[in-house]
Amino acid sequence: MIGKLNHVAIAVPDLEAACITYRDALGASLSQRQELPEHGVTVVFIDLGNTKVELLEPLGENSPIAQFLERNPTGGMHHICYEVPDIRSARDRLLAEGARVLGDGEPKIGAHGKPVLFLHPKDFCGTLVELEEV
Ligand SMILES: CC[C@@H](C(=O)O)C(=O)SCCNC(=O)CCNC(=O)[C@H](O)C(C)(C)COP(=O)(O)OP(=O)(O)OC[C@H]1O[C@@H](n2cnc3c(N)ncnc32)[C@H](O)[C@@H]1OP(=O)(O)O
Ligand SMILES: [Co+2]
Repeated sequence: MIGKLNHVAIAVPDLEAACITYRDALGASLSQRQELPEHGVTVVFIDLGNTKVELLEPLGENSPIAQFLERNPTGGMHHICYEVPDIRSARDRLLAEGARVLGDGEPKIGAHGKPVLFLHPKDFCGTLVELEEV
């Protein structure tokens, strides 16, 4: 079912500071900032050629990453995103196997304009998994 690694996401308290670290200390080239109120985050992507890093900070009052940052005040690895060819059939198979799909189970459009879903971290080795239909 899962294909390529689309991105690894790092939640940060200060996106500007994280961008400076990645640009100046690691020589990364950064995308423009993208505010995604429907996801409750602002993101910047770093294209690594074979995959991407997604830097994200909370946006708005009810960001889904706010509590994560309370637990990890300097930031941390937040989720991993795998590509799938058909997100609804992947979802249905996962639900049939008893996995928890977060939210209302309907894919949302993610930062790349593609449908995404999230799977509960407790069902996947303590790791928040995002699926993106590519
Ligand atoms: C930019 C758009 C898109 C893209 O295109 O790439 C995105 O990536 S949007 C990214 C932000 N959106 C999301 O993360 C949506 C899915 N996430 C959620 O719904 C929530 O984060 C969550 C997974 C339900 C957790 O929310 P939280 O408020 O932290 O809930 P709890 O405190 O109840 O946590 C339950 C349990 O899970 C542990 N946890 C939480 N987050 C993570 C994590 N990122 N990785 C691993 N484990 C996590 C948390 O510690 C709790 O565990 P226990 O304390 O042991 O109960
Ligand atoms: Co993501």
